[in-house]
Amino acid sequence: MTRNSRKTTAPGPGATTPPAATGTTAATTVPSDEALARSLPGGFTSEYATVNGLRMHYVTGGHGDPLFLLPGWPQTWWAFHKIMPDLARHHRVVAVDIRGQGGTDMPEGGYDKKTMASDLLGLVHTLGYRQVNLTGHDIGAMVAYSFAANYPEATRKLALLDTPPADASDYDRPLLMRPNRGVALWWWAFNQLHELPEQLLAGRMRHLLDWLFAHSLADQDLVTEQDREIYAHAHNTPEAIRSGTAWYQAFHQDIEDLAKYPPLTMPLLGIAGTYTYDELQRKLPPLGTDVRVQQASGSVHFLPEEEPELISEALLEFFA
Ligand SMILES: C[C@]12O[C@H]1[C@H](O)c1c(cc(O)c3c1C(=O)c1cccc(O)c1-3)C2=O
Repeated sequence: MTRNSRKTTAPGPGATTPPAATGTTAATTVPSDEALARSLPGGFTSEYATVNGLRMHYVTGGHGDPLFLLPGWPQTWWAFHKIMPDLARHHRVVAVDIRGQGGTDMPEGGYDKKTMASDLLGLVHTLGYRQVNLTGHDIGAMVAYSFAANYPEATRKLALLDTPPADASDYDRPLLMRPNRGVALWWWAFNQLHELPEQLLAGRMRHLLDWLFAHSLADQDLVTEQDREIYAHAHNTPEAIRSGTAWYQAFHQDIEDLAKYPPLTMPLLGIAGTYTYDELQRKLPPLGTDVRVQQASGSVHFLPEEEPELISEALLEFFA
């Protein structure tokens, strides 16, 4: 994986004025979720709902059939900000902070994806829906898959961005990759640890984020300074780091649960970046009866931010 030297460019002409700031971090100010939601075209608002005792944060806007978006590690609902306006022209978009993420509660437990899927079912019902369209990215894709497997009647169509559900083959993932075969997912092992991630990363998540983006983005400006500070701010506390690692520590339970699920019968779309395409082509077809996998050949992992036009077009076509 060639690293790209980070380009630094002053905001160009037409650059939008950053929304009002709230919390501050070392480098820049971090806007509130309310300000970020308002900054997007489509009438988005930042909302909360308490579901089974869990206070969940979500950002919603647009008109049409419901389309829920679930982000992953180490990001927040803002990971979808580039595609939400396009999607909102055809759907009622609900971008969720999952259990342990962003503005949603970070309880001690419940990070197996089946429990996290039950959180989502509670939110779906609270918002008055019985059946929804669902897209997940990264850890959010694992939650989205579990939702479809456990609540097929509540799932109209399912799209997974770059990440399949954890399965037994993950125990054989290499820690040492052959040259030009992508990066080893070393954080899958690191995030199995207790306390050390919090001790090493509290207040320092920006370094990790910059490393992840340096090994994924063809152009480092695809995720801006403010975007990075938003994610770092959301994940910098020991509590947030613990919750994020808990998503990975629950993989053992998730793998056990996966073995019990019958194939999905609703339409399932997988969209993979460069290094995950072969894996999704291998892993997704056995999980469903109506499966298609396509490649985002200009992306590595952060698809909604690396190729937003391609992703929003593919999702709008799939969920039509
Ligand atoms: C669940 C998750 O571990 C999360 C992480 O977000 C993730 C995942 C896969 C990647 O391939 C991948 C990443 C990731 O941050 C990343 C950065 C650079 C290259 C690259 O390939 C990746 C995952 O499945």
